[in-house]
Amino acid sequence: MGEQTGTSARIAGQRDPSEGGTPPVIDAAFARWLADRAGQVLLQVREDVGYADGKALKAAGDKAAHDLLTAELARWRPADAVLSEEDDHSRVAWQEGEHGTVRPDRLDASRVWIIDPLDGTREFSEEGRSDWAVHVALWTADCSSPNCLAAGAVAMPARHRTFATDKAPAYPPLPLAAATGGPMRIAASRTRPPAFVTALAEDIGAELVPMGSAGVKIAAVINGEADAYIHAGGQYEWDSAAPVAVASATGLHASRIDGSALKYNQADPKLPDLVVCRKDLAPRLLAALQRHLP
Ligand SMILES: Nc1ncnc2c1ncn2[C@@H]1O[C@H](COP(=O)(O)O)[C@@H](OP(=O)(O)O)[C@H]1O
Ligand SMILES: [Mg+2]
Repeated sequence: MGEQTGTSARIAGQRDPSEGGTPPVIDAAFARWLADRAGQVLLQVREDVGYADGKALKAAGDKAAHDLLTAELARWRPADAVLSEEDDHSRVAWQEGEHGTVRPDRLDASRVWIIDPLDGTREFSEEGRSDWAVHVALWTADCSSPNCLAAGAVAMPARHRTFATDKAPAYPPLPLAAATGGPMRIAASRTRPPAFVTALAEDIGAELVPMGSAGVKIAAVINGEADAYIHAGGQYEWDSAAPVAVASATGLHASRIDGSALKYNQADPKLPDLVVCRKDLAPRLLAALQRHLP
């Protein structure tokens, strides 16, 4: 009778569960769902493309994760604006009065998803490395949450770990080393650490822990593998929005290196420096930063 039977039959328009199914309604759980899905896609890209051509692998990963995130955001949150690393930088870097540029929609939006489809792109392209992440954050104009970040998720697919604000991780315990007077461990970029950070570490008797990805470094502070993350010299809102949302939900300190607030969904998405650390270390670190800032 032309009727489909059996488990493989699907009603027109119904989504295949292997494609992700219906996502959670709550924004923070939705952020986790999105980051996890992009993470699975990135693991698949690594498998399919291989490591022989690092540039091709980075490009394929960036594109696949960006396409998935923007498609799902358009499908499930069509009224919201998006700021993504993979967007046209000339458009997002709009400044009032600048000739020939168009004010981006996100500057008038009340909800903006700030996403970094692949943070730690370099590490993603190196076989065996797991220090790369997917960042999904939600900025809201009502500013009722710290830094106006209402939700955030950081997926670390190669570590099978996701931190998100739907289940804020516990505040990191005081590490044994610190309790017994051992050195403070400061996570820093393995390829572009701030020029002053070595002198700062020497000054306060700290140890530098190099690793890739801003998300992975902030996750290291959240889970107690590092005591602080310091970055300066260049970064964008998408590099820190999601991990800062999770760090704040956990109760950690997060600010610019001069102690001022981190601001998101600005006309210019450059956000070149930050410090994330346990609250008890913030006064000491900010004082040391004052001494070492150029
Ligand atoms: N000086 C700089 N200027 C611009 N972006 C920088 C930067 N230093 C680090 N970043 C960005 O911050 C993220 C984390 O860097 P790192 O791994 O070196 O700590 C990376 O994001 P992407 O991988 O998304 O490009 C990297 O591009
Ligand atoms: Mg990034």
